[in-house]
Amino acid sequence: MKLFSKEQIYEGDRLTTERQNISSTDLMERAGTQIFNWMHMRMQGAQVPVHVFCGIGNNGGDGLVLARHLTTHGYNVITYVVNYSETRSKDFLINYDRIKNVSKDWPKMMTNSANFPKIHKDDIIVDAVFGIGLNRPPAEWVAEIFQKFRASSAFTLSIDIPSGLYTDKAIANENAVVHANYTLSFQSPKLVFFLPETAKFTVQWEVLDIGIDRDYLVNTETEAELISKFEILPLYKPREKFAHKGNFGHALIIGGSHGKIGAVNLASRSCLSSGAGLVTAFVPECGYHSLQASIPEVMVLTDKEERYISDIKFNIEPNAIGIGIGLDTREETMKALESFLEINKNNLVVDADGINIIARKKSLLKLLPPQTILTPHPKELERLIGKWSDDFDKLDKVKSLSSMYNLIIVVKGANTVIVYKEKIYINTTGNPGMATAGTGDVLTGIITGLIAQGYEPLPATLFAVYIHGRSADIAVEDYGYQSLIASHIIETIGEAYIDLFKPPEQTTEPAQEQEEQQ
Ligand SMILES: NC(=O)C1=CN([C@@H]2O[C@H](COP(=O)(O)OP(=O)(O)OC[C@H]3O[C@@H](n4cnc5c(N)ncnc54)[C@H](OP(=O)(O)O)[C@@H]3O)[C@@H](O)[C@H]2O)[C@@H](O)CC1
Ligand SMILES: Nc1ncnc2c1ncn2[C@@H]1O[C@H](COP(=O)(O)OP(=O)(O)O)[C@@H](O)[C@H]1O
Ligand SMILES: [K+]
Repeated sequence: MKLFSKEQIYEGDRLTTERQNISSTDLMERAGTQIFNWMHMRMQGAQVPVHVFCGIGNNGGDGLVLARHLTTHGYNVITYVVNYSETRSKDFLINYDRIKNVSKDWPKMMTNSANFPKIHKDDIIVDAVFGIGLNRPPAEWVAEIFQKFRASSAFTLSIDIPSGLYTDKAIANENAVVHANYTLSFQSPKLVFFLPETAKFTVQWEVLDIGIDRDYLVNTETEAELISKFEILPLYKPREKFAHKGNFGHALIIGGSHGKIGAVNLASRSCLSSGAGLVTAFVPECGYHSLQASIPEVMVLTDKEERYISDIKFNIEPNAIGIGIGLDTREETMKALESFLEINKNNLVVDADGINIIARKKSLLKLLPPQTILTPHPKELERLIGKWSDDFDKLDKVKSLSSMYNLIIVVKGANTVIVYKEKIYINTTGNPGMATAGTGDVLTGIITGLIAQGYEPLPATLFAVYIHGRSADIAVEDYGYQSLIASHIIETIGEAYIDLFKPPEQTTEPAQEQEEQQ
């Protein structure tokens, strides 16, 4: 799913009115009516007090449309105007007039936080204060209103975006943002719903279709894309009846040091389970027996050193190499990696200590083949790009590193973000059960396995990150968040593949919905 920028949303809005020959007021009517339908379907006329807080722009206008429909349908509605500016939008004013015609109580004007109403915890708050038009920090008294929303513990439904969040930059003050239980977003979810610093402001989100021009939606390229089954399924490469193992490539996993052979075990097993035809592991001598005994399907080559890797030499011709897991960063191993990179022409996936070594010696970056994949977790990323001031700064730094060296960078986390040059892809699978040792090694194995069997580096990365998270989502149903371990994720890779072909579960709603978080 494309994540449109603020400018693209405004443009889509404008084009829609032009091409469908409707006014912006009509479009606002659609938006507010969609919100009303969503609430009406769930509330079925229940007389729970609904407090609709409207700003003075178009987000506030949406709130007024909603409040009008709720009123005419007999709901218990109290409407407020958070009067943070005298410059009201045209469609706000039109809807302000319209609501006056259906309600004997005019919206209550708020110019400070002192006259904040009593809100019971079982009431509902609708937040239509700021939408995507926020361009500077809200006034102190408006922030106080947001804090009072939170203190009430009432269910808070934000329209389009939790008020106080910007679409394209970091927030300055967490207290000046609405904490939404649910956000109903128009056209597309907003990028900030997925970034670590701002995802917490909405527990769940859903997209409402307000009939924006289809051609515009289909033909507009976005900088960010959300990756779910719909995007992944077309990347899948089916197997031919007469296929043999030689068709699916030979993957090489290089890593391990004394006490960290398990990392290579995990990566090699996941590499096999992702579908690579042959897998060889290259480890220090001490890893030989344990690997041979525990994974009979994997071939093992060893370094001349017992406890660490000192010289990466092999007599096979792999189609892809995953390197760095459990590797150690001692001088000898650093040198071995450098010598290997100087002669290597193979597709590479670099993880863990492989990244740490490159971060220490940045000149190695230019030895990486085009479209090498780096899979840093947050600490490794910091070593690579330095500290960042916020999520947007982090993405900018990752984009420039990716463009400068032609790298695919997997920024691992709750919503793993894959960056290739100027484009970013946000994964939707995975769960907090994955915050456990070795899950990253499993990902490295899957990416390497996919490239070995013929996937191009970028599709391989997207596919792998999706399947990795999906496997964990399947496994967590049996193990729960606490006892899920990396090996369980490998065991369910097969189910994750099969799941790609299952029809989506029937929901009563056509809209896209975020998986409920624990
Ligand atoms: N196609 C779609 O998606 C559709 C979108 N629709 C809806 O429109 C919403 C966007 O509306 P919007 O552009 O009027 O902006 P909104 O967020 O209401 O802000 C209002 C104004 O406040 C101002 N301002 C900014 N920051 C401020 C601050 N800190 N303190 C004080 N003032 C501040 C700033 O004006 P300025 O003062 O800078 O001139 C800004 O323009 C969108 O989220 C969705 O709900 C639907 O109706 C139809 C289809
Ligand atoms: N809360 C979370 N939600 C979803 N995925 C997570 C979460 N925490 C970690 N992960 C995923 O688990 C993996 C952890 O990788 P990493 O930190 O490298 O582990 P290790 O180094 O132990 O192998 C990454 O793919 C990351 O995206
Ligand atoms: K809002």
